[in-house]
Amino acid sequence: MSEDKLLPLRQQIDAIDAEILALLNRRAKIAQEVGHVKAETNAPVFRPEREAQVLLKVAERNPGPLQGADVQTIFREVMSACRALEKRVTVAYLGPAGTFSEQAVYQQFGHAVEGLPCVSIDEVFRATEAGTADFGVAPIENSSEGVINRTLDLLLQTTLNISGEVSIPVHHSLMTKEGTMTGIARICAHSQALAQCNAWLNQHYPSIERQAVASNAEAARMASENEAVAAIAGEMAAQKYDLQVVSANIQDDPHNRTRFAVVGRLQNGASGKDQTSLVLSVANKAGAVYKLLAPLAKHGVSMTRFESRPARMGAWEYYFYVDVEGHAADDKVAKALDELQQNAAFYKLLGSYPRSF
Ligand SMILES: C=C(O[C@@H]1C=C(C(=O)O)C=C[C@H]1O)C(=O)O
Repeated sequence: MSEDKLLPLRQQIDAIDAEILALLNRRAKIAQEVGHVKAETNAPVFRPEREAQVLLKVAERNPGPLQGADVQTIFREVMSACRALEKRVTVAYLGPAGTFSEQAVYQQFGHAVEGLPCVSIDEVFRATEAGTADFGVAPIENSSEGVINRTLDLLLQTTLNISGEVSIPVHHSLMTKEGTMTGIARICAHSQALAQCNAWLNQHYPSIERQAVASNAEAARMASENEAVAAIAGEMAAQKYDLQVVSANIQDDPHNRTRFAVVGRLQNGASGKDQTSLVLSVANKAGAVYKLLAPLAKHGVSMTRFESRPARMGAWEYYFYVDVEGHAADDKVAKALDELQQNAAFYKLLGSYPRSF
């Protein structure tokens, strides 16, 4: 019988689990000590650059057969639980619970956090600025639909820094209470999700009315209460609202992703694999943008993103949202930014933070 063969293997697993448990608690006790040292100096509990280094190291050292990304997921949760012994950080995000924003919170902080769902992106920034939340998580860009303008505008005004970025795959499913589309009169979702599934909906359900609502989670909640409503949302929402998936992965782009910015009052140290975000503007003259960015090339700093946004009220035509490789304190980045600032009519450093993995 296979049970006879399984028993000794399971005994080995039990013994190893006892060792893992002891080691985890040894680690946790040291994290508690770190917490006491930090409390004496009022130092920040969450240190993204240190957590990024731990995650990079475990992936590098990982002998297998476990996958590097899976080991990182485990260690992210270990750090989250250890950090919660120092203090449970509160993180504001665009709610309600069950949205991709909540998933982004867990991806950055692990599950041992206090999530604070907010009704708008403005509220995420406000709660974080006011100190109600230690950090905020706001969507910044979707690979199919482009930038989230409100987040870019708020980054321009805020006193907060970007202290991290999270990129998550966004897979949408069509879901209903009964798991069938019979009797469905409306398909509800956030306007972004409707846009991301537009071609699929045109092909499969061209004649069913579509309605944009505040969030995908709100659509799921509506579907759970109304048998004539179908929702488009992530699998997390199907579980939360007890809905059945009619079709999974209905987004037009199979590689659809959303990038989120983590904002807070913290100014990160360097992790060794960082990125720096800034906002710039120049007078509207021929060659001005070329001249503005010249110091990056001069000092060998790679630009990884360049986004322009009309300056609706300012004295300048456009704001440029620029990401460069490296930390603002790195020698060549510091020199490049210093020269760049001299050429710019407007210059704002948004923050340096570990690149997302
Ligand atoms: C233990 C620390 O505090 C937190 C927890 C960490 C961990 O469990 O490894 C790492 C960084 C911090 O976010 C620390 O700063 O070293």
